Amino acid sequence: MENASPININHSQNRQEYISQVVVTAGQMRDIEGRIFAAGMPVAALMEKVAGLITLRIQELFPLSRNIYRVGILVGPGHNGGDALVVARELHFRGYEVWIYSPFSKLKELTAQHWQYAQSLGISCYETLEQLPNCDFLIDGLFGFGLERPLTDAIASAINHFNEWQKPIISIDIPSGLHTDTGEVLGTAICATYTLCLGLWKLGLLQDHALEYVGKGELIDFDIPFADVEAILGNTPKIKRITRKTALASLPLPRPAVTHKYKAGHLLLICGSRRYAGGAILTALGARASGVGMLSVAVPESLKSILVSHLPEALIIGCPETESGAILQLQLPENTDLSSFNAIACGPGLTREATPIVREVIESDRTLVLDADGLNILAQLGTIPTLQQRQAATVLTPHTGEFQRLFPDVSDAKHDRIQAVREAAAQTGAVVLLKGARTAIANSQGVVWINPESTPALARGGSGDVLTGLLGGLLAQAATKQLPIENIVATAAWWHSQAGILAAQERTELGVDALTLTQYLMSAVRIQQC
Ligand SMILES: NC(=O)C1=CN([C@@H]2O[C@H](COP(=O)(O)OP(=O)(O)OC[C@H]3O[C@@H](n4cnc5c(N)ncnc54)[C@H](O)[C@@H]3O)[C@@H](O)[C@H]2O)[C@@H](O)CC1
Ligand SMILES: [K+]
Repeated sequence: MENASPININHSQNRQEYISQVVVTAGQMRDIEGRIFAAGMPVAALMEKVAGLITLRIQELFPLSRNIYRVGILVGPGHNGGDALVVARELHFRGYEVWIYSPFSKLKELTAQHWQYAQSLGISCYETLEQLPNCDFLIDGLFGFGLERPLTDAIASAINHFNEWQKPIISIDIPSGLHTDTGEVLGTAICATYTLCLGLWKLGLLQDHALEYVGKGELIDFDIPFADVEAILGNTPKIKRITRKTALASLPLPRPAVTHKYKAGHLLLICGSRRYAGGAILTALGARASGVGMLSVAVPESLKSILVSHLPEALIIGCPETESGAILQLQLPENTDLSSFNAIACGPGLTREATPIVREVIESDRTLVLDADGLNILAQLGTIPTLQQRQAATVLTPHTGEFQRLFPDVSDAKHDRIQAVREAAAQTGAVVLLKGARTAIANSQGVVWINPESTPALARGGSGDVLTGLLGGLLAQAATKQLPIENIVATAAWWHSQAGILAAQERTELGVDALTLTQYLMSAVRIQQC
C-alpha cells in the first residue's frame, strides 16, 4: 500500500489504480478544474467530453435495444445542469424520448445556451411540476459540487416529488442535495439509483449518512491530468479509498519459503469474561484467520477449557478472575512478559472490571489494539493523552458510541466522520479506526483510508470481535516489516468487509453471524487474490 512513498502515476497502467484511490473535497475539485481551464481547456469542451461519457454509460444501463425509454432530465442552474442538458441532447439524438425540467429563472451562461439549443431541437422543456409527462428513468443534474447552501422549499419539494415517483434516478456527480464534503443532506436530497461521480471520488459519497442517497456509485474518468491532481493534493493524497490492490499489498503473503512460527508473529489476545465467553472465541477465531504464527489468549480461568476446545492450536492462558468472572490479573506463563509478544489486542468481552489489565497493556512497549471494553475502560481512566507517550503503536477501533465516549470534545462523528477520526488520531497519536458502513481509519499525520465497500450484514454482535482478532494477527506478523500501521489496519478492515460481502452473497444479509464470518475470511482473500 502506498503511503510513505508517492504513488507512481506516470505509467498509464497505474492511472486507474491511482484514480480509484483519490478522494477530493469540493474545494480541491474546483482547484483542479481551475488548473485545467487555466491551461487552455475550454470549459464547454470539457463539458461535452464529460457528458459524452455519461451518455455512453446511460446507454449501457438503459439500452434502446431492450425498450423505448422516456427520460426525464432535471436541470439545475450551474454546470451540473449544463452536463445534464448535453446528455439530454445526446440521448435525444440517439432515439430516447427526452423531456427537460428546470425551475430556475437564471442559469449560468453555458447552461443557458444548452437549454436554448435543446428547446430549438423540439425537446419538451418544463419549468413547473404540474404538467410533467411520465418517464422510465430520471437524470439528476440539479446540483453538483457547487451546492453550498440548504435548498429552498420549492427545490426541496421538487426533489421530494421526484423521489416519490420511485423511478430509477441517475445522479450526475453527486445526488443533488448532498453536501459534497460531509455527505450531509442539505434539506432533502435525490435518492439515486446510480451516482456517476465525475473525474475523482468526492468525499461526501463515502460518508455514512450519504449512502442511502448514493445508490451504486461509479467513477467516470475523464482524463484529468495527473499533474493537476498532484499540484492540488501533493504527491500522496491524504484521504484515500482502500482498493483491492492496496489492501492485498499489506497482507503477509506470500510467506517466505523458509520461516518458523515465531517469525510469523506472536499475538497476545486479552479478552472474555464468564459473561462474554463468546467474544473471546470470536476474537481468537479472527486472529486464527490472519495466519499469525503463534497465538496466545489470556482469558479468565473458567473460560480456559472452552477456548481450548475451539482453538486447539492456541496457547490459552487461564487468569485469576473476579467474583463475577472478569480477568482479575494477567498471569502470563513463566519466563514470559508482555514484551514477549509482537502485538497485543485487548478488550472484547472483558467487562469494565478489567481496568488494571488495560492500564498494564497501555504501559507496555508493544503494538496495542484496544477495542470494546478496552475502549470503555480507556474512556473511564481518562488516559487518552498518555497514549501519545507510548513507545509502540496504538490502534483504537471504536464504533460511533464508543468514539463519542472516548472523544467527547472532537467534531461530531455523526456529522463528519472523516474530520472526527482525523481529530481523534491527532489527539491520541494513535491510529483510529471508526467503524461504520464506510469505516474510516486515520493516523496522527492526517492520512485517512476509507473502506469503500461493505455490507449491512456485518451489523451484528460479535462482528467487531472478529475484526479485532484479525487486525491483531496482521499487526503481529507485520512487526518486523516497515509497513505503516494504518495500512495494515486498512487491510484488516477491507478483508473483514470482503468476507462479509462474500458471506452475504451466499447466505443473504441475514446469514452472516460472526462465527460464519470467520469461516469466510480465507475464501474472501483467495478470491480477491485471483
Ligand atoms: N470538475 C470538473 O472538472 C467538471 C465539472 N463539471 C460539472 O460542473 C459541476 C459543478 O458546476 P458548478 O460549479 O456550476 O456548480 P453546480 O452545478 O453544482 O451548481 C452551482 C449553481 O447552483 C447555485 N446554487 C448553489 N446552492 C444552491 C441552492 N441551495 N439553491 C439554489 N441554487 C443554488 C449556485 O449559485 C450556482 O449557480 C460539477 O458537479 C459537474 O457536474 C463538468 O461540466 C465538467 C468537468
Ligand atoms: K446531481
